[in-house]
Amino acid sequence: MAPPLHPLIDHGITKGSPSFLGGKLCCHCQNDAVEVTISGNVAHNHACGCSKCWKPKGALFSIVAVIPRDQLNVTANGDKLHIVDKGATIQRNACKECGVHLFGRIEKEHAFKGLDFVHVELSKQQGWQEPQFAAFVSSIIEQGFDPRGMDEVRTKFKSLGLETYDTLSPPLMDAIATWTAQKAGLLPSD
Ligand SMILES: N[C@@H](CCC(=O)N[C@@H](CSCO)C(=O)NCC(=O)O)C(=O)O
Ligand SMILES: [Zn+2]
Ligand SMILES: [Zn+2]
Repeated sequence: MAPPLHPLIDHGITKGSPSFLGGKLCCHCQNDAVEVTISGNVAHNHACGCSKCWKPKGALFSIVAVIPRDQLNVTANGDKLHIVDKGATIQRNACKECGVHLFGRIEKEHAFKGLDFVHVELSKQQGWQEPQFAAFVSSIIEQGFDPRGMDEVRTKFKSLGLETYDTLSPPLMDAIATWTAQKAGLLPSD
């Protein structure tokens, strides 16, 4: 039996809707939940095995996507948010009470500045873009996963139609490298 990866993908992937216009994300607090409203569908949704992204209890992977930061607003109980690690590239804004990450924002100069990282499982709405690939897969070993189980993990992702990478997908790695070359003056800026 392959280990549970994440509840959103373990029993097959539900496709999103191209006409979906967004919705609300809520933390897990029973009372005074933090609410974030997103106007639009997310992009680059993926499973992430890194140690920093928020994942539900028992899951090996998080499911995380991006949305332009001007399409995200905190609409309730924002006073409960705190930044988990101010030194990280992605400043993850989490609920102080339940620990759920509502959004991760990049403030420093970076290829992905302007995009916020979000977990669509925090929404009741249907239609969010489905996961497209699995990233930082080998990183689960750093959190104590037995390396002998890695074949099973990668095979399970592939059976779900998701390619696996140990960093990000080639288009995202290319975007980061292009940005770096542009900064160095080695490629023209768009
Ligand atoms: N092995 C490390 C990897 C951590 C890492 O680099 N995470 C990525 C992906 S997060 C969503 O895709 C990243 O961009 N991190 C920047 C940041 O977290 O600020 C580990 O597992 O910790
Ligand atoms: Zn909460
Ligand atoms: Zn991650």
